[in-house]
Amino acid sequence: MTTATLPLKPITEDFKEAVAFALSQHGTARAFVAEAVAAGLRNVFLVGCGGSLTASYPVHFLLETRAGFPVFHMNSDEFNLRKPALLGEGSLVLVSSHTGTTKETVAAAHYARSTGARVAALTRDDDSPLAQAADIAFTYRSEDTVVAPKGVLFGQLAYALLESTGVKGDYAAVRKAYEALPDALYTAQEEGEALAHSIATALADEPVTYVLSAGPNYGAGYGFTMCYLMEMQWKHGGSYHAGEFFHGAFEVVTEDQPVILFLGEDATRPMAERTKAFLDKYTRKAHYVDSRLFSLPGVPEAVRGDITPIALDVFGTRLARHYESVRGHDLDKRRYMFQVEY
Ligand SMILES: O=P(O)(O)OC[C@H]1O[C@](O)(CO)[C@@H](O)[C@@H]1O
Repeated sequence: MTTATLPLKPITEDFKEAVAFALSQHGTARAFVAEAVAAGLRNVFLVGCGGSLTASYPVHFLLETRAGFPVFHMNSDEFNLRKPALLGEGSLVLVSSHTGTTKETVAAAHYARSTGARVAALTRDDDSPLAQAADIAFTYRSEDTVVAPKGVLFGQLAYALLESTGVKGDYAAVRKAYEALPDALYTAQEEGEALAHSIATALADEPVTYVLSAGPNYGAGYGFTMCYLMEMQWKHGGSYHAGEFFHGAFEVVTEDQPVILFLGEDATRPMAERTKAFLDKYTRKAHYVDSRLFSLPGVPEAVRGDITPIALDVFGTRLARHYESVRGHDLDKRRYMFQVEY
């Protein structure tokens, strides 16, 4: 039973600044992508580990849905060991690591470059081993605000790829939405506080929580489960795809089983709504994180679905803070990560 608590940490002080800094690299991103396309782009790889891999789910979905070139998405070590046959000249590899020191991710950048691929690092600082291993580094220069600027860096590279390869789209509307993000995502966090508090309070002592999400929002659910519930709260959790849920996982749901479902506003929303209808009926402990809660001022209605995966991911960071506060378990506490060799 939870008895200890910690003061709730506020929304990160440098939130708007870090997102704005990521946005300021738009021109560089476009120029880098234009060069890659002019040199004969064949395919794109999205590579990273943990939170840095989950951050690329939205652009994986975006590119797979709209791009005319193949896109691959994988864990850094698998990338190094799998040695994809299509990797080489004409490949653009977006490698992400917050610290820029995760060994398998740094190795992935070196490996990709050795095949003739172009490599961009998405990372905190431009002097890290990852940044040094890449052709170019896109950074956000913050230790505290990570998810939102990383989402912006990935997003603006992905939209530049779509535009420069001739895919039709309302890029002006998307850019308008991105420019609004420092304020819009800050407001979204404020709007989500009551929900985050109620979920953390309700589930603080639950032995296991399942988290469901789908489409571009899959990374938000998976990242929340693995990086926050399990890694940073030492709580048992399982993350499942909201559509796959009906093909096995739903059999463990009883009226006392907690489930958190993320719902976005992209094309896959009907899948999440089907899952919600099931949960409404079979558990009393369902919690819904629906991006419709967020007003996202300045984001044109038509492109909300492109933005809501980032908003849900950012909500996860606040939900983690509420767990930390309600449970008195510091998010920085680790048994193994960065403590032992692995
Ligand atoms: O390569 P990165 O992004 O620095 O990741 C280091 C660690 O940070 C996390 O993303 C979150 O703590 C882990 O999943 C990962 O092992």
